Amino acid sequence: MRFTKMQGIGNDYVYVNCFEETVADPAAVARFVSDRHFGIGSDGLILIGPSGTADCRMDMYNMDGSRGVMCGNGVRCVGKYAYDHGLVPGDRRSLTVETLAGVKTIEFTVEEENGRFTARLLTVDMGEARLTSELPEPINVDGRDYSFVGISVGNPHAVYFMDSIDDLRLDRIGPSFEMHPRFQPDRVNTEFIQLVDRNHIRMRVWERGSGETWACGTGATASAAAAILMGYTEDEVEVELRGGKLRIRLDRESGHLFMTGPAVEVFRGDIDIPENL
Ligand SMILES: N[C@@H](CCC[C@H](N)C(=O)O)C(=O)O
Repeated sequence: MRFTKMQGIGNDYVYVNCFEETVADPAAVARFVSDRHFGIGSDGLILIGPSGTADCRMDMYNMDGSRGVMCGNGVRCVGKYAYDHGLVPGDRRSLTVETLAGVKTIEFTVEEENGRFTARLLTVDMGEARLTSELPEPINVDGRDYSFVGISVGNPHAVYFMDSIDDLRLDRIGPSFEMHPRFQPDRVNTEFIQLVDRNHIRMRVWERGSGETWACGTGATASAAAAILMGYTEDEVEVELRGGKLRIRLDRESGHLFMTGPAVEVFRGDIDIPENL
């Protein structure tokens, strides 16, 4: 199987061009390639394929093989892949990607690098955020009281505001939120947010199906939406994650959130997929 390893501020996936390749059992392949010791090493698997309604389609799988409905960092990388690999004409500065959360439009800048044109900074129309909890909602996790804001941007998020994220034991509290009865059967992605000022938040994330990742685009969007809803920030927020920064902007007229950030191709390769995964 030929693949391309890409990352969006450290949220890394194995991308397969399904215009050319067929992946018979994506959930099993996701578990296999994601393994950082016995596979390629990634937060999951993303398939890029033909679409009847958009320039291409994204199908994403978490590290544990579960299906993701939407992936913010992933969709930026799909946009970059589609442009850089000629899936759309070179004069385009926007394209569309079909996801399980609807068709996403991406606008991007293009730069010349080593004699080739490449998509650089990508802005995704993430659509509207939907509140899925009280504002905020109390919850007891592992015997401690928290309050969270539940937001869906296609996939489910629980956003928790706290004084400092520096000493957070995400490996302990992350799984407890993910598996809490309140969030079953779908589980949840949990964002731990430190407010810095009215245009700046810091975030760590525990993703359902993948654990701690260095960034989460849908998580950053949901967190900015929660911060704006709570009146903590202005409508444009810089989100600082472990792997870098994303800019999230709420357009009041449309109610849509726009996420801007980079996408990077790291390397390409091929890997034999065992028959009995
Ligand atoms: N890292 C992603 C989100 C991936 C999916 C998530 N774990 C889920 O199952 O909902 C992002 O950048 O948004």
